[in-house]
Amino acid sequence: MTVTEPLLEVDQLNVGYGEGIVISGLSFAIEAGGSLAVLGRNGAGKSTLMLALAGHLTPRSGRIRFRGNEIADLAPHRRCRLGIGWVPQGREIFAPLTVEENLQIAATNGPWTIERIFEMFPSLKARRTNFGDQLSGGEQQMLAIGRALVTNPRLLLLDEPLEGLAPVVAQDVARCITAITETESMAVILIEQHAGFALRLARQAIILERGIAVRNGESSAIAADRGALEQYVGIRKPGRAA
Ligand SMILES: Nc1ncnc2c1ncn2[C@@H]1O[C@H](COP(=O)(O)OP(=O)(O)OP(=O)(O)O)[C@@H](O)[C@H]1O
Repeated sequence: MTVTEPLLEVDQLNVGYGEGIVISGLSFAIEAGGSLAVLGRNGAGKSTLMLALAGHLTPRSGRIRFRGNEIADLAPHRRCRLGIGWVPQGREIFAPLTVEENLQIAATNGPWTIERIFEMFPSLKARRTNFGDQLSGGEQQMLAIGRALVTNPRLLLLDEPLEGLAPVVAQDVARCITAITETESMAVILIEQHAGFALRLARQAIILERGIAVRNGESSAIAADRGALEQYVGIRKPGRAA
């Protein structure tokens, strides 16, 4: 029997800032094409985990293996080249560049082309010559997602993609993220305050509480664990999609 290695394997990860530890002893794995929701209250350590996976924070200890490579000490651009696409919480669009230029500087050969991003987000196409700081919050989020997709990643990291969006725009972005995860073979890790959306989207889920995984398993089991959602995520019942 052939045992296939997971796409991403995180083992006993410890991450912090200065002297303080934020993520403690975190371990999980994702298969190619898998999906993971990371839930938890504000300050639980969700973004810190994403920063460590994307390469913007070096772990204090522990292993991060991606496609067979140990990447814990690898710079962000080298992780990107290996196939990790990152949609940061603040979107971090390049303001002096146009929509098209933001995509062009990230684009690599592969199924995700700039034209395909424009098909998925027609409003971006209409604004292809607008500068990054001339876009609405929703358009910036679409551009941040598009910019990560045109790197043709094997793993897409999405840090609160619906945050701060008007409900109708959030629905649009949520629909596109759902379509991407359903039709593509790329794996996704999603941080989202909209726990209902995250749990429906992802097959696996982790709940973080002060940097420790207090739940780690199938999303369906975690969605049914109302006690844990109330205690650690602060919701009485999973809401519908944003
Ligand atoms: N640059 C930093 N320097 C020092 N401490 C930080 C820094 N960024 C975050 N922290 C601390 O790390 C802890 C986890 O923060 P993090 O942003 O990872 O949480 P989160 O779960 O993503 O929360 P939120 O939903 O509010 O973004 C918090 O106590 C926060 O104050």
